[in-house]
Amino acid sequence: MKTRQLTVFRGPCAILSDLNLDIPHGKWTSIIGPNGAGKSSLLQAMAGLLKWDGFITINELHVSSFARKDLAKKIAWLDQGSASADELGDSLSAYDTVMLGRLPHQGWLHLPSEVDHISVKKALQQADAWHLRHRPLQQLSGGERQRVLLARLFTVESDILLMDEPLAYLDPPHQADFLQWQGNLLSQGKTLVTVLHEIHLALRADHLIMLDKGKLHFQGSSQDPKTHQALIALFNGRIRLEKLGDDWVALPH
Ligand SMILES: Nc1ncnc2c1ncn2[C@@H]1O[C@H](COP(=O)(O)OP(=O)(O)OP(=O)(O)O)[C@@H](O)[C@H]1O
Repeated sequence: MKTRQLTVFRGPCAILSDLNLDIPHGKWTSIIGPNGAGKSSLLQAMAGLLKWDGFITINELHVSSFARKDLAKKIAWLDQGSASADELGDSLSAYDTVMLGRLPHQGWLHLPSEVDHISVKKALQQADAWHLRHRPLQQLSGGERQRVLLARLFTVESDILLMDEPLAYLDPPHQADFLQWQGNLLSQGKTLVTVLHEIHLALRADHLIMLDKGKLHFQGSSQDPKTHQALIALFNGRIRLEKLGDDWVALPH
């Protein structure tokens, strides 16, 4: 996925401008930056949920050349804070919530097929949420709901997964599970894009995009020392990076 001269609008205001981003195919890219930098707005624009100008391409094809339904199958999106939102009503069960992820695969007014049911079961099991399937979404804890919404994301079976703060509400074991899910998805050739505030986890991604005040600050490999320097500068020298085993950790400075 690429953007060229991308400007993103909220109402009349340009929130992001002149973004030329290269999101490597089949890799994990993390978007990081201070509060209000425009990370969620970027993800929403890529998901087709905000007005934008410029170019967004997938495999060199402009996104506007895709039929709406094809694009819905190609890109799945997890909203920031959706675990706390009241968007889906009181009574929808976890199972039916996840089934919504299958809509791009279903015909108008068609009942879910056997394939849809198999996909929902697999996604709920993968997200460790199968035991929650009969519970209304509203009655689940934040972390339980987040796992159901991650299952909904998985069940779209899209090539590109856009995730805004996917670790929100997840306890450490489920954060570790999340890393394993990322590995599984990458081994299937998926392109993953996450907005993360947890810098040590963002550094597990292959590629980092840093935003600041609606502009690109830096993009590069997460292992590259230049990327690390840019990251420290992004947070005004208020973090330092240390290697712990194979991983990098960010400490307040
Ligand atoms: N609904 C809205 N209407 C107008 N401006 C908005 C709206 N939502 C966000 N903004 C503004 O757009 C800018 C980018 O917001 P965005 O949510 O994309 O930032 P972010 O980097 O994801 O921030 P955070 O880390 O705090 O989640 C901010 O200045 C924010 O105040």
